[in-house]
Amino acid sequence: MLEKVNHIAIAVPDLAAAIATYRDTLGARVSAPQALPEHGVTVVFVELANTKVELLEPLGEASPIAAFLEKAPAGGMHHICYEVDDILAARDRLAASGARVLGDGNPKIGAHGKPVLFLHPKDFLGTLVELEQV
Ligand SMILES: CC[C@@H](C(=O)O)C(=O)SCCNC(=O)CCNC(=O)[C@H](O)C(C)(C)COP(=O)(O)OP(=O)(O)OC[C@H]1O[C@@H](n2cnc3c(N)ncnc32)[C@H](O)[C@@H]1OP(=O)(O)O
Ligand SMILES: [Co+2]
Repeated sequence: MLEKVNHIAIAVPDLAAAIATYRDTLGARVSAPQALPEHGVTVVFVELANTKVELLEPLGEASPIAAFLEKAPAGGMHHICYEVDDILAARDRLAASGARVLGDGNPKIGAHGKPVLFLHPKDFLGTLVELEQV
């Protein structure tokens, strides 16, 4: 079911500072910020040879990463995104196995314009898992 790692996400309190860290201190290529109100985040992607790092800053009052940053004010690893070729088949298989698919269970369009879903961290070794159909 799982194909490549599409991205590893880091939640940050200050996206501009995080961009400077990756661009200037680490010499990485960083995309322009994308505000995604339907996800409650503003994101950039650090482009790497074999995957991407997604830097996420809260956007709006109901951001799903606000509680995470309350517990980790300096930021931290937030989720890992795996690519799947059929997100509905993956969802149905996972739900049938008892895994909790977050939200209303229907994919939303993510930062890459592709359908994404999230799986509860408590079902996956304390790690929030995102699936993206490619
Ligand atoms: C940019 C768009 C898209 C993309 O295209 O890439 C994105 O990546 S959007 C990213 C932001 N969106 C999401 O994260 C959506 C899915 N997340 C959620 O539904 C919630 O954040 C959550 C995972 C259900 C947690 O909700 P929260 O309100 O924080 O609940 P709790 O605080 O009660 O947490 C329950 C439990 O889970 C632990 N937890 C929370 N977040 C994480 C995490 N990122 N990684 C690991 N564990 C996490 C939290 O500590 C609680 O544990 P206990 O305290 O032990 O109960
Ligand atoms: Co993501």
